[in-house]
Amino acid sequence: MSKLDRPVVAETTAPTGQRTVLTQRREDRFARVEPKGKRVHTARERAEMLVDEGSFVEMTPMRSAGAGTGSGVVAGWGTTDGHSVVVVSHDAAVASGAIGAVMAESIQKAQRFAIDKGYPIVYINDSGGARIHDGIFALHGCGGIFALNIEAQSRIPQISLILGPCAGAAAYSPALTDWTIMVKEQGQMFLTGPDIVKAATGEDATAEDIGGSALHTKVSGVAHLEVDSEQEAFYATRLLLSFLPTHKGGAQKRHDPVPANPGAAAALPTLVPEKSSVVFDMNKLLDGVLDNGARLELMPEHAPSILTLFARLDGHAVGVLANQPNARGGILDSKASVKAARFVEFCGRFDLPVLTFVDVPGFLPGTVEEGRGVITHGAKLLKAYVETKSPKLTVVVRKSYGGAYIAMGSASLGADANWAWSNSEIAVMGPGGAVALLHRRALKEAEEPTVLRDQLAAVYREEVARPYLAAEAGIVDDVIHPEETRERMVAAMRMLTHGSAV
Ligand SMILES: CC(=O)SCCNC(=O)CCNC(=O)[C@H](O)C(C)(C)COP(=O)(O)OP(=O)(O)OC[C@H]1O[C@@H](n2cnc3c(N)ncnc32)[C@H](O)[C@@H]1OP(=O)(O)O
Repeated sequence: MSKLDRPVVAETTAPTGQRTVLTQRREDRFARVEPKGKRVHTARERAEMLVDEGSFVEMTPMRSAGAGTGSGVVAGWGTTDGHSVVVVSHDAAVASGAIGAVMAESIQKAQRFAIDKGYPIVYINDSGGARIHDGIFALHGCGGIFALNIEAQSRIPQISLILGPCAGAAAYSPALTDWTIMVKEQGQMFLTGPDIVKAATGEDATAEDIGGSALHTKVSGVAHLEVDSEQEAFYATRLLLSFLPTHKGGAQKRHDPVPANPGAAAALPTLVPEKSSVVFDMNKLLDGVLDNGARLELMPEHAPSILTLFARLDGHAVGVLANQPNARGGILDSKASVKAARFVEFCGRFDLPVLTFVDVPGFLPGTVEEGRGVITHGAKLLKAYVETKSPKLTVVVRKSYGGAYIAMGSASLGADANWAWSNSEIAVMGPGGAVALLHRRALKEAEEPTVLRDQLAAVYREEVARPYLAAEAGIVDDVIHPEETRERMVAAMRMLTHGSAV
């Protein structure tokens, strides 16, 4: 079973009929890289494979940069699961897909169309960046693409696929879009390619070293999903689009409600270990609450202490943010904060409800994290929650301490509804740290400091950290049992989305 845990979409058959010089050139180009066993489809075939069969319509197919080479890009529209989408597909057969003046103009025309008409846009990237021959005209064209990427951010979802080496401008444009999907050992993103790196710095590095999917989906966070093939990239894009409205303010895609997985729901009351240092898999908890159906986790291998995924609750598409105790105890650090903030901000931009599941020990302390600017990055998460005006539902399932309590969708940041499980703890810090700080002298003088520490920690749990105090203060709406979580969230969602109509 592949990573996306789904059937692979059937490959669309290659276009038949009379071949033009242009398609012949493209096939020649791809035949050159075929020995890798990858990248065997032309730009137009890729666009056709992404959308519903037979739905692709190319805009300005005769547009040419001269000498019968085409414009270097196939741009057009089609549908995915019946919903319209605009597609831009770089033609690597023409100068490695490098973006010249004419190609930039064609891309911008598609972007303008998508923004003005309110349709998502998918960029299939396979390009050597700005076309060297076109000089300033190439740079001006690339800048125009970036400007429209930025304009689009507040209007339509933008998804980038990386299906070949993408240099310079072909890497910046994806960075300005919402989600980037890379094909393993086939797609790369870098500012300059290996030859130029060697010339400029003397560094010997392959395209994979500088910008492969492993680097960008695990370390840098520049890309958000790594898949094994072009077909998987198209499948993941369609799945992603299935959770999103076509444009800001557009209708949410509602499905029939499906109950949570019955086995997982039955296991909820005993899933979370009582001892806060014992780990568990947050995915199992989500299985017991969310609709039992399609999900898409983004950035699964980058900052895995936080989970970000699209799923459904009561048939509504929702964004889910959750600490993952199985990965570094579910801690927040700089990377996890940026990942979480980006996700919440995206959900807010497209009116997707945000469900937050909290079991967080705090922000990771220490010189390394402070040096990375964890304060600034953590603040981004605070800002994302406050600015998100879509429904925000939060449940504390075990512990929630300090600044991390605030940052994980707390009432103070505008949660519309929030609950705590009955065995949870909410406090400025965990019992260990609090007791050590408040009772420093007594512990130093005690004959049996461990016994005293345990006693004081028990008192702290009871008098300071228990969730009933938060509920009595009206800061947490209610203390609930694990098995009540789904019904509480569903009821709140129905109220916040004005009944079943979204
Ligand atoms: C703002 C900016 O975009 S700055 C960035 C400018 N771009 C770059 O630095 C990348 C330069 N290109 C490269 O590093 C490499 O060509 C790669 C990594 C993109 C592709 O490598 P490969 O798959 O090995 O292909 P290869 O290098 O053979 O290039 C294929 C063809 O595309 C041409 N080409 C590649 N990039 C460009 C470019 N940016 N402009 C014009 N032609 C280009 C090559 O000259 C070559 O032409 P040819 O077939 O006539 O010899």
